[in-house]
Amino acid sequence: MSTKRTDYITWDEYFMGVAILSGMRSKDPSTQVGACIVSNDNKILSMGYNGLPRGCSDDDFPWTKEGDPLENKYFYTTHSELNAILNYRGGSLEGSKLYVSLFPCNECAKAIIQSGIKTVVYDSDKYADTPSVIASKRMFDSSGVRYYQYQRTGREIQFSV
Ligand SMILES: Nc1ccn([C@H]2C[C@H](O)[C@@H](COP(=O)(O)O)O2)c(=O)n1
Ligand SMILES: [Zn+2]
Repeated sequence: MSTKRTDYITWDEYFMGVAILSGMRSKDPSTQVGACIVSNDNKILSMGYNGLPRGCSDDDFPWTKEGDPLENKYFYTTHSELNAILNYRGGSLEGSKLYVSLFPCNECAKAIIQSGIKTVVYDSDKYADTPSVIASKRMFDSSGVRYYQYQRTGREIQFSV
């Protein structure tokens, strides 16, 4: 009888991998963010990435970071976490877990809290010093949303079969 594989990926590697893969769909030239929402029993409930709302063409709206607010991306992009929450079609997200490749902003933090997500696993925290992320952490701390950084394993994931 053969023994089972032991080098299979962990749940965290799996779900963060799915989140990062989802972010690869983003058209944002500077930052691609992906999110994956998971149930208590490790079932994927929803996914999302940062992009424009439905009906707003990727080719007609700006992707720049600077200049006139009406001519840069920030007023128009929906963040990956909000997209993952809004993409969910199954009812309640109460008690679920969010994997996201970048720490949530304050607006997404509010949506995360209100939707009942209880744990946030993030990869990058590159905007940790911004008021937005500081506010997110304050709200998470106050409302009992647990968050921790994904521990990279260094494992390379290959897609060949
Ligand atoms: N937690 C986050 C933070 C940001 N995003 C999106 C919003 C923009 O499309 C992009 C950030 O652009 P940058 O200012 O780094 O050029 O990432 C998100 O989806 N989730
Ligand atoms: Zn956000």
